[in-house]
Amino acid sequence: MFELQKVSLDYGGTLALKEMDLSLGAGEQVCLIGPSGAGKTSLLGLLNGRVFPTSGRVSVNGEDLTSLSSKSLRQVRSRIAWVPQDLGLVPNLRVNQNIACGRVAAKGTFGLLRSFLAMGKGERDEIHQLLVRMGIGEKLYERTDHLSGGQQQRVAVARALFQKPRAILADEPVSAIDPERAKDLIELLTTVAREEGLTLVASLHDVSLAQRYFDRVIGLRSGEVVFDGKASDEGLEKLYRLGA
Ligand SMILES: Nc1ncnc2c1ncn2[C@@H]1O[C@H](COP(=O)(O)OP(=O)(O)OP(=O)(O)O)[C@@H](O)[C@H]1O
Repeated sequence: MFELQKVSLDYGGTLALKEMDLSLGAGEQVCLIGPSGAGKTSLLGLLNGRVFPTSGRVSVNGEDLTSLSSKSLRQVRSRIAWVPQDLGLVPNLRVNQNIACGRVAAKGTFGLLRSFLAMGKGERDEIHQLLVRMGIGEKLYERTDHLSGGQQQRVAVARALFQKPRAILADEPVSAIDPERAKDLIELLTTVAREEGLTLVASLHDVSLAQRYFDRVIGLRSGEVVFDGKASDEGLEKLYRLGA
């Protein structure tokens, strides 16, 4: 689904990624792991066209992101959900409104406003079904900041699914939360991605979570791939014993 060919990313003097070649297949569950500054966020940003390579080619389902019109790029991005570290929920919106935000790229701002002001029955039922699936069906109209941290995680995953994505990208979604909730969120993300056949690419610092929940782990260091293999591979243990 995602293809990087000789991709470099230079932020005006800082070379974040160095001539990277990478292929991530449709439906793969991939964990990016590596120390701070290794290039994980930069790589995720390239995958959904938030940033563009300084050189090389990034393609999504065969489409070179750098050559797309802004409309086509919006279309490609509308099928790639993004779960940021802070979950990106608007605290004083209702749960149903936050989830509706998942379609902002597809609907545009006015379409989203219309949903906020007068949400149709079809949309409301769809959102409610997602919440039921997440185990919090009764929270449909609750203010989002009245929910527990774990419930908010579920809203963020529901918002991602409401986007009807083909891929979910998650940038260190668990770095600011306690280990139990971190495990729950990664379990939820990997489960829904498997059930829906979605590509999941998540960056993590915790190698044990990566090993437990992901099939493929990509280790980055200084903008380069230093490990790419199964979570069970000994090479991964070795890399982390050496303090990658
Ligand atoms: N907007 C930017 N401007 C300049 N340099 C940047 C920018 N974003 C990232 N960098 C640099 O690029 C390199 C890779 O950063 P990146 O954020 O991709 O790493 P990371 O692995 O996600 O780190 P962390 O785990 O701390 O989030 C770092 O050296 C960083 O300082």
